[in-house]
Amino acid sequence: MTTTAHTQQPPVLKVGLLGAGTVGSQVAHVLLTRADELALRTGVQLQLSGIAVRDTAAPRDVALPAELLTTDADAVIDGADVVVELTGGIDPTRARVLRALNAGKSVITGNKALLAEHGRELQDAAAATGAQLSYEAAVAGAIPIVRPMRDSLAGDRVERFLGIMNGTTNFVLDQMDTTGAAFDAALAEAQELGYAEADPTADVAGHDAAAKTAVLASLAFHSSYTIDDVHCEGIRSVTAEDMAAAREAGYVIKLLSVGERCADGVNLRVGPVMIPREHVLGGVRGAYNAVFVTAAAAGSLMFYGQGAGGEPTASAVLGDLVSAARAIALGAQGIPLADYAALPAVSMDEVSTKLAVTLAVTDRLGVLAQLAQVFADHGVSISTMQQSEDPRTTGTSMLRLVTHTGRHADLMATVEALRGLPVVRDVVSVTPVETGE
Ligand SMILES: NC(=O)C1=CN([C@@H]2O[C@H](COP(=O)(O)OP(=O)(O)OC[C@H]3O[C@@H](n4cnc5c(N)ncnc54)[C@H](O)[C@@H]3O)[C@@H](O)[C@H]2O)C=CC1
Ligand SMILES: N[C@@H](CC=O)C(=O)O
Ligand code: NA
Repeated sequence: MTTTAHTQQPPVLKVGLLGAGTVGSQVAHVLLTRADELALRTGVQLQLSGIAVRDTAAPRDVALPAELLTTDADAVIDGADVVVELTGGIDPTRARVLRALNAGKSVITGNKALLAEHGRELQDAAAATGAQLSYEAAVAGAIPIVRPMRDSLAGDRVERFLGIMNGTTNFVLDQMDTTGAAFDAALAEAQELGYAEADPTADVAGHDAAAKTAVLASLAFHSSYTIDDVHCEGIRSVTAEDMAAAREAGYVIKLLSVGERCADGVNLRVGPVMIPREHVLGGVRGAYNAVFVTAAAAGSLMFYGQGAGGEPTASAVLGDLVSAARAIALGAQGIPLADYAALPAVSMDEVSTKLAVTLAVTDRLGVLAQLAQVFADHGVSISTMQQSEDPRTTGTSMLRLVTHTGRHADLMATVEALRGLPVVRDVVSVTPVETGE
């Protein structure tokens, strides 16, 4: 940081920006148009000193000064006091973030994919030089959840979080649910609106939500998790029929992220689940996100807001930047990750879940007794059952069963045994049910 000759001028903090896409261009816009206002808040003049992009001539949402644009990311890092990383991806981003942190330069990033794979390495690099590593934008976009989890709840014991933490998939599922839109059309719209990752497979397959789950769980449970610790399923298998059946039963299907303490550690999972429509998470629409946290003393807390998109995400990035600038001005060091608890991530098998299972079965006498026997053999009980004609084939019935809560491994073994029965023509869908209690 450089102090200007005139003592009345605030010291200048040079900000190097990596990436000027959906989010980066909005961050640049604020830095270029509201720097004086931010100086009044931080006591530091934030000066955009360089912007690294892949193609300096590419069209952008926001006009950026040509003299700041370069393809030389290392030069931007070396010429800055603090670095904002909004390129995404693992390589070469990891090396660039390390270059900054190793030089003692604080880094603000929205890159959950990087954090969920190399978070520990980056945290160590930051701790070694006292730099700050800030990533509010990496989990649930604009919603303040990283800092509340790290700071506000630091004196409590987080038991569980349930979150809708991917805007793209929530948008797609919501469109399918409310307008009957086709999956691919809804996804294309989410991409158009700037919600999706550069490769939207990361959203659809649940990887983006899984990365966020690992990042948030590391803070919630004072342990270091990677994306490999998260059991992950995407939304590709969710059909219009599943949505309609859920609606009929008073539920809605959402891609849910769960982090919860269990007997031998913590279970982390992401997948499509049925949530009661009246639950607060059931009412989260469009690209909005929400995180429902349960802590021992605080009880239930709800965090809600825009989980994706250029401007909302830029808000979280700028919040981190202002905070980093204040800390730098005060000579403060970064806050290291407290992962002393080292709680292991346990597999799905021992977790208590509840399943909604749709079966296409031969429509004849004695079928229900056969199914009931399979459930009994596995010690799994049925909570509700509905039967209707299978519109696809004559002589076949559709059975929609909801189990009581049971050990996940037992529930899945029951489904496999049902699949093996000659009277079961098809296991149409298997969706966990989350009551949110
Ligand atoms: N779009 C969103 O709603 C949100 C995005 N994020 C995260 O923010 C980051 C940026 O996301 P978007 O702005 O949506 O991405 P984007 O794809 O719109 O923009 C990426 C920018 O980085 C540049 N870039 C990519 N690779 C580069 C390289 N190797 N060298 C130099 N420049 C390179 C591109 O030219 C482009 O300017 C990602 O990590 C993403 O996961 C986080 C929260 C929400
Ligand atoms: N692709 C992500 C962007 C924000 O993290 C999402 O859809 O949530
Ligand atoms: Na956030």
